[in-house]
Amino acid sequence: MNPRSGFCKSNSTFYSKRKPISLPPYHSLDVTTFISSHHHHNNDKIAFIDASTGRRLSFGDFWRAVESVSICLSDMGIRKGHVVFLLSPNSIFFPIVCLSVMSLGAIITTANPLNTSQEISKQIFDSKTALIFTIPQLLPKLPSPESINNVPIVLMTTDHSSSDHQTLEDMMKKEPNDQTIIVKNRVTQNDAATLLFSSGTTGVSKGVISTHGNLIALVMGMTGRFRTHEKDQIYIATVPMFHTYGLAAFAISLVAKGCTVVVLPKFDLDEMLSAIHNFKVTYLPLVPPILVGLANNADLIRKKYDLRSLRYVLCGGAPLSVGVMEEFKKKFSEVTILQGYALTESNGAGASTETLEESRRHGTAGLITPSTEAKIVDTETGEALSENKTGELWLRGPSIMKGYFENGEATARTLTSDGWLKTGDLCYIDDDGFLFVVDRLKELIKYKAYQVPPAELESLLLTHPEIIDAAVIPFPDDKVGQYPMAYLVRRSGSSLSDFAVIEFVAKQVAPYKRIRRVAFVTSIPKNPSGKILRKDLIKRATSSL
Ligand SMILES: CC(C)(COP(=O)(O)OP(=O)(O)OC[C@H]1O[C@@H](n2cnc3c(N)ncnc32)[C@H](O)[C@@H]1OP(=O)(O)O)[C@@H](O)C(=O)NCCC(=O)NCCSC(=O)/C=C/c1ccc(O)cc1
Repeated sequence: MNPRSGFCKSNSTFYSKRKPISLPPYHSLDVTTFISSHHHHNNDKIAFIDASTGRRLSFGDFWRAVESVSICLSDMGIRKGHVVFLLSPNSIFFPIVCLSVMSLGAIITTANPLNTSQEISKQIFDSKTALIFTIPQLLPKLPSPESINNVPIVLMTTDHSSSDHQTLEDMMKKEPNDQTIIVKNRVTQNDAATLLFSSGTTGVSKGVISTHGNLIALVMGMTGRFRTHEKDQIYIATVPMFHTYGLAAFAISLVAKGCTVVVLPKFDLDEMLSAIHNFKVTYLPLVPPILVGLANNADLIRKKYDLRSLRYVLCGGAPLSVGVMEEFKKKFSEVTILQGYALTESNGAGASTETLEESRRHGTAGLITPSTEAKIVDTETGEALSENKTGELWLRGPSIMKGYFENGEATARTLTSDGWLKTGDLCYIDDDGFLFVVDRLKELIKYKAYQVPPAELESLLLTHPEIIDAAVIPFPDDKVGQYPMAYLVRRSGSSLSDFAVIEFVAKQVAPYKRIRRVAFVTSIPKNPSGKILRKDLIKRATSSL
């Protein structure tokens, strides 16, 4: 093996240069037990602060709440393998629900509260949800109780008068006593723990099954990325916990490391900056659009807020342009930008920069994460390539998902029989082992770092009586990254307008999935087997920019 790049010639594999993690050897172990025993927590230390109300939960409060909620869930009949749906914006209660559910071997599934009723109902049906946690404001988005077999609903609210549903606050008050029995089936590291949705490399959104073992590996691999070894670090949760990035960071890893997290219910630039100022936040995980917002308004921000506490921002979720990074560095020279690259399917595995020195390497996503192997595979020949050559990135390691939920075909397309995850990203690894993401092979649009699968919008467009063919592509934009653009073939004689198309889609999808640009064409370019030639359309759309 070449110690400089990590590349091993004999099997064409890149090995991580980071210190390997040592995983717990016990087969019977759930992630909640692992996290609760991972550190000798100081019970009085603050685990979570609600930035809007100032409410604080100490680690003692937190673990008592997890135990109480687990008892209540067990009393309600929740068992290993049941799916529990959590539909909520960020809150200090989000991690409590996740860890309680997983402690029983039940599986947590999440969704973006911006999703439409239709999208939410589909997830509830597809995942065979056994129980729902949500907030009162989102109740109208749920399907009627009869249509979902009266699945029990628990409200995450302090207001008891709002309805006749049970509340999380009541569950959190449950005191264990001599008669308390938690029915807990044996949970192994190989059992499913989370079911998060991702578009994968192609097609519509799919449920990603991650195991307890995957999440345990995730916790072990996160130390360097979050610099949890540095004393008195205070983190702020503004990226959503319903996606892998926020969930892995705030509901799992940082709890395990005994760190303090300030939680914002929703992203708002001013509220985020006030919270950084008020709570002396040191570490801000974010996505590129937030970095753009900070860089563009730096002078105003500096006048209004004291951000001297802030030492690190971690940028992940979507590609960060070198230009934006430079602009940010100029304006906030005392803040170190760290980069993180990972997928829902990889549970934190991918690459990261962990120091200022590493971040100085222009455009890199960082070194391969600990105990993870990488291959760069030529997309034409299937040959595994060496340093500085571009191909599809494949990853293998203890945090790679088990597969897609009830979708053997997509699983077989994405995971090889010997455990490699095909990421759908075109990358190269340089002489020093740094990963560079060059382009995306997978059919995916990233709007504000939210995934939008083109196939989902294409099939929706084809339900319009005046549209006979459709292709959806990413259109580049400085502020949001990319937005969905549609190329459409109209039925002959139709005078359907772009505005009407935009409205038609907007009514049926979450705001981040909206079509924001339309072009009419006489035919959609396809290869002989009928696959849309997206690259041609992207070239065409961007040629006039
Ligand atoms: C903070 C963002 C960037 C911006 O927020 P925003 O500007 O308030 O926009 P929203 O996204 O909340 O709202 C979207 C739209 O919905 C609208 N909206 C708002 N609330 C409403 C309403 N109640 N009704 C109806 N319309 C509404 C809102 O106006 C807006 O419309 P538009 O202006 O047309 O875009 C937000 O989009 C955001 O959090 N994005 C992050 C997504 C994210 O977490 N992605 C990560 C995926 S996972 C991944 O890639 C893994 C990476 C990873 C990396 C490193 C690691 O170590 C590990 C993992």
